[in-house]
Amino acid sequence: MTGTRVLVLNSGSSSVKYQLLDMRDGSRPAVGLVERIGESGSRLQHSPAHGESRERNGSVPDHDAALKAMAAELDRDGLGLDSPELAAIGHRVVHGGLRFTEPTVVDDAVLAEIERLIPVAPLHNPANLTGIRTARALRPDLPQVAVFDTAFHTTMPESAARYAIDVETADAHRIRRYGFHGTSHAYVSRETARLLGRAPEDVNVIVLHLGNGASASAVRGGRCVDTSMGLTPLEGLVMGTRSGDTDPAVIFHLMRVGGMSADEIDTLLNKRSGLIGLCGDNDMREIRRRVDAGDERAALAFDIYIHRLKKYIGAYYAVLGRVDAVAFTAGVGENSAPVREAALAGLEGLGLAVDGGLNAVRGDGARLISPADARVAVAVVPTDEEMEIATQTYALVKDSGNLT
Ligand SMILES: Nc1ncnc2c1ncn2[C@@H]1O[C@H](COP(=O)(O)OP(=O)(O)O)[C@@H](O)[C@H]1O
Ligand SMILES: CC(=O)OP(=O)(O)O
Ligand SMILES: [Mg+2]
Repeated sequence: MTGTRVLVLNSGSSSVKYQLLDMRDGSRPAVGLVERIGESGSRLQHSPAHGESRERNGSVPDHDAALKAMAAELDRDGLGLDSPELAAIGHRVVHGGLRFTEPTVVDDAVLAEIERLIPVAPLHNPANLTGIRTARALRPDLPQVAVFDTAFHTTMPESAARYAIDVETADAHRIRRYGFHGTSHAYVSRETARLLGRAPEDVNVIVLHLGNGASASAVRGGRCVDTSMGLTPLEGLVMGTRSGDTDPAVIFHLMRVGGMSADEIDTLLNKRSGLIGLCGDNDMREIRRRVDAGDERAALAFDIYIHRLKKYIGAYYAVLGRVDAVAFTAGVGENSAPVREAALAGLEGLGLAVDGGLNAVRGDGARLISPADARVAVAVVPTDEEMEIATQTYALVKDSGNLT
């Protein structure tokens, strides 16, 4: 066994985030991001642990080009893909359907299954596939491991996973709730138990992953029992650009009365709705600035976001029966004190409260923000999907003897 490093790729619809992690000590020799792939003014940002960060602007036409640009930057730091220290490449794959409940070493059959799932993850799975194919072409001898966003949610009971629509139709088209962001929900629920000094099996947690995409989950004793995203990452909470829950009849209405096509409505609900559709901004920092300046549209957008969040907290409280902790994570959850305060305001009757002083403190690690005598712990727990993917990837290649 030689290599101890894992390269993690998180390919989104128009970006690739990457991190090189060393599993000996948890260090990150390099992290980076390629943004605006296929759009004008693409940008690559690369930060080696030892050396200056670099930024490049120019055209990156597709994901294949993005990964080659990443490989070139790693090469410049002597961290190239040909390095013998590299043990494996771990890929975030958003949709794994029902088949993939564990991290999986990629072969042709696995690639074919990820491809088959494109219709239920049209924004994400094609980018994930390109990431795997390009990485494989660059290092054919190295194990490529797929870590699925859906895997953690496969423990949901049928009562939570099924929609109440005709069973034969649903089954014929594999329509059910799969859930996403599972790597984050798994990691954060475990870290929350650790923060409380208890075993994950003994703890019930509501995890609120609030990034650009956002989802909530109810985790009982380390196993997911419900989550807010469904067949696709469109259901549930109000997000940066996605509507979350709507009456499905909105779609028929827009088709019949609004004269819109299915593709136009897909774009409307996924890219022009949520916070950006409500007020023109999807960044919570900008929205709060506008709210504080008295902007009414921003204030309404914020209120709608919070109202939906509060409904899911209440719903998952009821699903779990006993809640030990509520954990806030991802860009908004980790950084926005006003969101955390507003989401739990008025829930003292459920034993939920935020300590104003603790909530206002900015910090790096996992921390409690509930008053000392609170019945339910409220925590800010930074997510680390890359570390989780690297850990799962390394464990798999070590155990399966895939390590060269
Ligand atoms: N300091 C901050 N205060 C409030 N919101 C923030 C802050 N920093 C980041 N965010 C929010 O986090 C979002 C990005 O979250 P992130 O988890 O990185 O999303 P994704 O992984 O989906 O791209 C931004 O759109 C912004 O709304
Ligand atoms: C599944 C999903 O919504 O992912 P992201 O938040 O990265 O868009
Ligand atoms: Mg994210």
